Amino acid sequence: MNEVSRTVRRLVGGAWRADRGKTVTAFALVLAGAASAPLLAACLGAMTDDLLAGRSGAAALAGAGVAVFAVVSLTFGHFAHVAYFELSELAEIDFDLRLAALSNGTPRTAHHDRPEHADTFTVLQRESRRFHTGLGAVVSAAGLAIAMACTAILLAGVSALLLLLPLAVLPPLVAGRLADRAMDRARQDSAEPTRIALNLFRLATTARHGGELRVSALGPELRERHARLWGTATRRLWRGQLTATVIRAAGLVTFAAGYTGAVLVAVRSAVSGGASPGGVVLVVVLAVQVNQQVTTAVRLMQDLHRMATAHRRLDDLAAAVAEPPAAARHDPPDRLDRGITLEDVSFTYPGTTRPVLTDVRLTLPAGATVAVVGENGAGKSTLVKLLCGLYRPTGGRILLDGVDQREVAPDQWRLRVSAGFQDFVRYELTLRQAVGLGDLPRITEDAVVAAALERAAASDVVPRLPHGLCTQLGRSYADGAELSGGQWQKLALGRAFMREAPLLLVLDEPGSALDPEAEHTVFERYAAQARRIGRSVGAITVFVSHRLSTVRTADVIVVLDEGRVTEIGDHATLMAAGRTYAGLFTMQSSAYAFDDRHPANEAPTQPIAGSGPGRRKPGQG
Ligand SMILES: Nc1ncnc2c1ncn2[C@@H]1O[C@H](COP(=O)(O)OP(=O)(O)OP(=O)(O)O)[C@@H](O)[C@H]1O
Repeated sequence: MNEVSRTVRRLVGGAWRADRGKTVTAFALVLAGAASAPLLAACLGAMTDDLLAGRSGAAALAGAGVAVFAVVSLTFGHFAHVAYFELSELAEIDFDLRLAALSNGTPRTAHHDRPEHADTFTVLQRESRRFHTGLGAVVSAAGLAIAMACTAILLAGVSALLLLLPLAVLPPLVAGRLADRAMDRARQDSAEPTRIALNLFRLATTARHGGELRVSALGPELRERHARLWGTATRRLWRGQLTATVIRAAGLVTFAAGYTGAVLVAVRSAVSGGASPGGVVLVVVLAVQVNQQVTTAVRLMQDLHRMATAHRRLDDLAAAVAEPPAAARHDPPDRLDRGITLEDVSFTYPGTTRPVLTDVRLTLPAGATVAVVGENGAGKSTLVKLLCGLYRPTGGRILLDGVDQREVAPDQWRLRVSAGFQDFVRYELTLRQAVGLGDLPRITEDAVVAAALERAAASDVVPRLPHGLCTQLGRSYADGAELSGGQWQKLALGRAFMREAPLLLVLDEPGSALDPEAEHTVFERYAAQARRIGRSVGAITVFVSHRLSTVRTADVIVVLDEGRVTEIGDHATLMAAGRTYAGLFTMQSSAYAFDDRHPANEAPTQPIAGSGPGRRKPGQG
């Protein structure tokens, strides 16, 4: 009950703060409309008695009262809706914003990896769509309380026994609560198959996956899995619905017995002369209204309880994803003098048991360009995410010029980080905004955006678009320009280059959608920028790539194997050591025949398999 009253306070408080006049008007209209229904019954009873007694004038007056109250009860609710509908939408938006803030406003991303949190997010996304009815439910509940009070007074006037009739409200209310819980359990049980089915649906309906799905002939399998999961979710929901309906019906049957008893009490009272015939009419009409009131009360309680549960879940989720404040807070250093040191860093993703990184001991010197290489799944992206502060190491520590990264607020640290991730976002905004987002305060500065594109070797994208920087991107817009995968990635790199003096520059496989030459140019420019700011602020560049010819100019090359650092050094040192790196490099250079002295002259995307279409094939020199 506490949860419900907290939710009511939240909804009314929000409406009051948004528009007092509309809030008061809505309540006044609903209260007047609600009170008019029992008053209509009272006029009807009086009119019956006046007619039977031959008091035509009084009967006409009572009849007019019936007409007025009928109009008021039928229309005021609609006028009230006009007053509160906009305020109700605000409640939905408010909930959505809180949910979005929890999802992406937290300093780290670990909560996205926990399936139980993912399920709660799914349930809450669905529940948030109901919040626009929240204020309406509160207003109606207030009207209902007035209607019930008027009804109770009028019934007591006929027979005190009839005051027991509202007691018959209790079983349906309790039943409604139990039914609600049953439905809530069913919704939680169906959340996982629903989430997976929605993912499959998105996969099956997103245009950019169409080609691969067709070539792999995955369409039927996807549809079959989607239907199966959807079927499972629907069956669970249906079972919950059935249980809830049976419980609710049991509650309403109890009320029906009370209703019958009330009518019998009124008839007995009239027969014994205790009540007038108008009193019997009054009870018959009011008892029907009590029935409606109970049904509405149960529905409103369900709505309010469901919203209260959603709020509670949101609060629980907020508490679960909240991080304990760090023992001491430092600002990120203004510049790096020593560099970033990883001391025995280990990491296991939340909800899993297998360590992805184990005892990583590494120094990334200030101003250095560092390349991280290794096979798929070796832990390269994970290492990069730890450096960006998206996750905390589960063992060991990361020192930023000697300061433990945990003692630096992650969002402050990230203001000094520039990153281009492997799974970059395709922002369907104007080109200027899609790039400018990399440094929000300067998003509108064309010169800055153009310079960032230049640094990312992405300037060539602009003249190919009809309105240059003003071009709307994305297929969601009728006039939106669709880009190739490589062009989208170039814009993502442009975003990464928006900040001019980051302490850490990260590029996680920029070559996934770029041609080899473009990747190499990006790396060169990245390295040039790194050297420039490396000199001024000691910035470190971290570059993840499978193309060894690209990474070999890095000052430090780190080889990861199953989450462990197996080799560290520059290209010459690692080649001289003759271990994994040297083997891979030799294999790539012979498979793709790139010139050892001219790193750009090569092509492979995959390191060893040799299946990528090289610009220069073996035998081509
Ligand atoms: N969010 C996650 N939750 C659980 N495990 C994860 C998660 N992300 C990655 N992993 C696991 O961690 C391991 C390392 O993944 P990571 O993405 O760091 O590898 P990588 O070296 O960057 O691989 P690739 O070259 O394919 O990009 C993999 O086994 C992967 O399955």
